[in-house]
Amino acid sequence: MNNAVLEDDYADHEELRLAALAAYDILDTPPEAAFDAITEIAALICDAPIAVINFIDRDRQWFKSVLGLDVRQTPLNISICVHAITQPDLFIVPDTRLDARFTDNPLVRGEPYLRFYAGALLRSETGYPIGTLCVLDYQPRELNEKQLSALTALAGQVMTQLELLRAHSKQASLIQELQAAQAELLALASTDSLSGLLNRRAFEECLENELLRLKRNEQSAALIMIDFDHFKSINDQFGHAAGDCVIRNFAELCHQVFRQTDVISRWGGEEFVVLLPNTSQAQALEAAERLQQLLKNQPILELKQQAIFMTVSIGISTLTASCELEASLRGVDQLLYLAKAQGRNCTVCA
Ligand SMILES: Nc1nc2c(ncn2[C@@H]2O[C@H](COP(=O)(O)OP(=O)(O)OP(=O)(O)O)[C@@H](O)[C@H]2O)c(=O)[nH]1
Repeated sequence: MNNAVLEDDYADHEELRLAALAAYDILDTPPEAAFDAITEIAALICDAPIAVINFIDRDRQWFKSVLGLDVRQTPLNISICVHAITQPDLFIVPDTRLDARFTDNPLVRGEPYLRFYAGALLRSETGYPIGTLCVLDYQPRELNEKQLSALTALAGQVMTQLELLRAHSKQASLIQELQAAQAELLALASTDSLSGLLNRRAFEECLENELLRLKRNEQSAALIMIDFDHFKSINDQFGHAAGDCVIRNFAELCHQVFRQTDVISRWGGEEFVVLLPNTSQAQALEAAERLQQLLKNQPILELKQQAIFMTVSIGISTLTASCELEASLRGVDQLLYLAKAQGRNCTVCA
């Protein structure tokens, strides 16, 4: 194999290794007690003044936990760990001054005068070397068998901790997605798709809550039922799609007329119900008149050939502490029926 092929292979492997490291999302995160406990135990067991959990990034080694040194990262060209990640499991340098790879290293020649290094590999779930758990000393020395086994076992603990963090953050983002999907479903289930207003089921829930509230605080509210007049003739004359536009435009108009705290719903076909909390009959009548005035002054739909005007009939009832849901809805429906009977384009209150 020629050198160019070997270099390409190395570059590919390095990119995959960096991707494996990136998948843990650990770089530049704050110190964490679980990792600090591991470096502390490693230093104690190996009787070493320095212990580090580090990850080998593209051009730096970054310390997740560091005991005995006052740095968070160093460039790769002075890193001893960068050699450790090319070894199968453990990398031991008994005396850095006797090892040609490190005699000129500024951390060996100068502060902090590192003489001994023992690093256990941190291997990703997919098998890539991503960093080390290492202990260092200012004296040349060795580790005994038990210390070496302990260092390897602790490196395993670092990886277990990393996997736990990753699973936890995956779980958290899944929960977030699930909550967003649930909220979307809930909104869909309570919305009328044509008008974007609340549907009948969602409105009934709001009304039920309002009636409970009225029983507690003795206030009053108003219920308005609105029905388009002769809507069938709009459909017949201009087509069903135009009728749909009228429904959408009417929903817009309702947003202009009613307060944000009022609950507007499409009750069915061309019938709408609005709940006006904390509202007197006179105030509800004013809102109904505003709506009828707007419909009188502006077309509900403008087609190329003509402007379409529409009128509505309205029933208004007052809700008090003694009102029940079904009776309230029946009552306001009857008032609307009276408005229709009185010739349409009018409001009947009770
Ligand atoms: N375009 C459209 N039309 C609808 C929709 N839902 C109901 N309609 C129509 O609404 C019309 C209701 O007709 P009617 O019950 O006779 O009421 P109206 O013509 O408004 O007459 P009055 O209520 O008596 O004034 C029918 O033509 C329905 O097809 C809808 O979602 N889109």
